[in-house]
Amino acid sequence: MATELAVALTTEDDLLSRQELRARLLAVGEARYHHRHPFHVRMHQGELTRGQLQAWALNRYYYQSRIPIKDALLLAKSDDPAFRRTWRKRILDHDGDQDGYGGVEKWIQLAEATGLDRSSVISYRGILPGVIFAVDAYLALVRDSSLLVAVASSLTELFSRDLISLRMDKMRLHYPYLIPGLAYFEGRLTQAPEDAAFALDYVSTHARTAAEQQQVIRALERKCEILWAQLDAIDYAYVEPGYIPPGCFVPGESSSAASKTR
Ligand SMILES: O=C(O)c1cc(C(=O)O)c2c(n1)C(=O)C(=O)c1cc(C(=O)O)[nH]c1-2
Repeated sequence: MATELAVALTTEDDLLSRQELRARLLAVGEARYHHRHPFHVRMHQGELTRGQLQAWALNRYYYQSRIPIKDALLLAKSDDPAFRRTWRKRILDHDGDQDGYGGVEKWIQLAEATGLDRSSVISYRGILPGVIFAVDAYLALVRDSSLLVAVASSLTELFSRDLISLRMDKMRLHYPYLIPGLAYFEGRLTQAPEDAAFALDYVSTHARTAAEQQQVIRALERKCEILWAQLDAIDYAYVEPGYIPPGCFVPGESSSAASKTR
């Protein structure tokens, strides 16, 4: 029987094989990952202004900056040195092993390519409340859950490579001024699949009961909701209807952004 059909016939009480669990997780991503979000669709169609891309880069900086903190919370849950050795690579990927290197720094360079000042990005000023709540919910999920659920919540990375690869193509095509800032995404093309493969193997091995497998699936759904909610907040403030909450970033108001806003 084809795996998809077998999966369709299982219930929440059934213990899934590794292949069935994988198929379930892939189905969650296909249906719920943020590649389907209208803001990303607009981005890929070349419909976003420079100001909207600035708002996206500024707000996503909050997510990027929290990822190594999230991974440190997760590391602290494991008493297995081999696990910690593998997982700590993620913190290095984002923080670098010295000042001026790493993914967080590269994200700042992407934000600069949109025309934002480094100082305004790293100040965390002007981030949307919806983005703060969503990102903080990711940290809370990892902090307050089992190691299994925390690892499972990173499984959106199973889907990020394809999205990032498409995004890079579309940015080169529609927003060539971003090309100097694409190094962040270049790095993720290899890091994300490696990280996702490890996390998938971990949850497949450690979710030993049907209930634990359901927790893994639910964690991935929850993470998809967290990513979606960030883009909802950005879309609402900067695209439709365009209500920017008080105190949040206004395109064109920052000194270097003003001259470059389309
Ligand atoms: O640009 C994206 O669409 C995207 C998505 C995701 C993701 O799926 O969670 C991550 C990233 N980027 C990313 O850059 C990143 O470092 C990252 C870490 C994690 C995680 O959950 O540990 N997800 C993601």
